Amino acid sequence: MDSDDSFSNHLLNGTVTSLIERQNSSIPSVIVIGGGISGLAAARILHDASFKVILLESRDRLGGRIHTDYSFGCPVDMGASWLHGVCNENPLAPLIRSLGLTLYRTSGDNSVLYDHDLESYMLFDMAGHKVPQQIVIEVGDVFKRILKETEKVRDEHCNDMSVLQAVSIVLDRHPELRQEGLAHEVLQWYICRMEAWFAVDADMISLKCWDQEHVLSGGHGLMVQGYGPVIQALAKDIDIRLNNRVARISNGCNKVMVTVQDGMTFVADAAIITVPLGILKANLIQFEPKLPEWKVSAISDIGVGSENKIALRFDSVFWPNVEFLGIVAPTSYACGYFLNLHKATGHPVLVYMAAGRFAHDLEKLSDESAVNFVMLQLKRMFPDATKPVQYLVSHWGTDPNSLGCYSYDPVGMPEDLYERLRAPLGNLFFGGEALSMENQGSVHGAYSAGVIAAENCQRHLLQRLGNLVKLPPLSFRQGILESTFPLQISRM
Ligand SMILES: Cc1cc2nc3c(=O)[nH]c(=O)nc-3n(C[C@H](O)[C@H](O)[C@H](O)COP(=O)(O)OP(=O)(O)OC[C@H]3O[C@@H](n4cnc5c(N)ncnc54)[C@H](O)[C@@H]3O)c2cc1C
Repeated sequence: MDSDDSFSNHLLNGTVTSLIERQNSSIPSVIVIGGGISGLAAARILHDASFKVILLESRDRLGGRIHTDYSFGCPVDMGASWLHGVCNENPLAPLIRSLGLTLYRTSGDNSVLYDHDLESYMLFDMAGHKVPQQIVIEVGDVFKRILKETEKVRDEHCNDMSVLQAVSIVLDRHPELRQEGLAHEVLQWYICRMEAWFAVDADMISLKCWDQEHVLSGGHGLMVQGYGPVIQALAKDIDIRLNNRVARISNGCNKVMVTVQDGMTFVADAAIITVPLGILKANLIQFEPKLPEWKVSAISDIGVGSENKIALRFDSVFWPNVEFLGIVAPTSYACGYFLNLHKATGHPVLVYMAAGRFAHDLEKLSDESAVNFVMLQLKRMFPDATKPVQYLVSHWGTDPNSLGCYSYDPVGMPEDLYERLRAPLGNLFFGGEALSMENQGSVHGAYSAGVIAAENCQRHLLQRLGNLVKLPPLSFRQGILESTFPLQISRM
């Protein structure tokens, strides 16, 4: 991948800075930090505009919170797996189309609560008894009514509060909406599903913000071949340095100096930072000069949630042919669900998904204990369940390259938060999913944030270095945009 050796030679370290300037004065250079979809999108734009680009990635792989694992002999996404918004307006649609990737639509609904159709769910209680579908549908309607009532609570209060607090106010006002016994457990399961979207518990979801997201049309589609091919395509021909953990960024004198953990320094006209918010919150990168207080407070004010997956491969399929198997329980914390990859991909794989505090607590267990816990649940539902032949467990919360799964709007979020997060600092630009106010926590949001950061950086450099000879743009992205293939969708 280290293809453009001329740039490598010129940007090796501070000692050759003057050489770079003499030899390449007409070509702006940019360092992109982070090789997730946001960083790759930014690098792609600048590379295609004939800028000198180098991408520094701390892991030994690209993709960040997109991670398609192939060790089961089939693609399994341990990070993002859905395209939220299966439509041509999705900024990723042209690339997915041109790669001929297939989407399996789990829901045609555009709401954040129903990314999976209820028809393809089978719910069980903790003892393994099947929940009648009628109860699932009825409680679903009650849940919608409760949420509708929370809008009134929102209108009555100037200050923000959590969704859970609002739900409890609604239930005090409308005792008829309270659910008992199994119906209560199903209501908890709906709350668990809502928590999964935001990756935090309902007592931390902002009433003011939860339904303000601009969800694209077309519903929600699983990437049948995984997200991996998208990452590979974006990375083509870019000078990428894996295993380069950025430790320090110095910004001054119209140059940015980026130092990686082993001490090597890279110098360029500008840099785009796309590392996860968890990394910035934990101060794992030192900034010189220090980040201003307004930026630091924006980073600390936005929330980062937890989500983890446990993927299990079996010899054969012992579960029914539905997309989801859910477990209802007296609290949303104890509810859970499995995605049946067999239905979408034909491979005998179940993926258990946990979010919020439960996902956080799962990371305290060994992988083996986490799998045993999940298998206990499966055994209750299906006493004949066999042992998995292989398993994978994610640790997004403790992984030092992510420190969380994705961002969410916390209760009482300041209104100018996104503006402050996005604002550049001289030659430093910011990307990453957390900056996408309309589609935070999503792959397409992260992609767009990278594109915007690159375009702003490009404009800034072209203005600053006004006498540039702009080289003709390369054709990669144009080819994609012009592609006329339709999106390939199964289960319409
Ligand atoms: C379990 C899970 C499920 C998800 N499901 C979905 C889904 O179904 N659909 C959807 O749209 N979205 C989903 N998401 C969210 C989506 O994955 C993210 O929003 C998106 O991938 C973030 O991309 P990014 O480029 O902003 O960040 P990242 O992908 O995290 O990229 C940042 C990169 O920076 C690197 N890095 C960190 N520190 C340093 C350093 N010091 N120096 C250099 N590099 C560094 C990291 O290794 C990483 O590669 C999910 C996320 C998770 C965790």
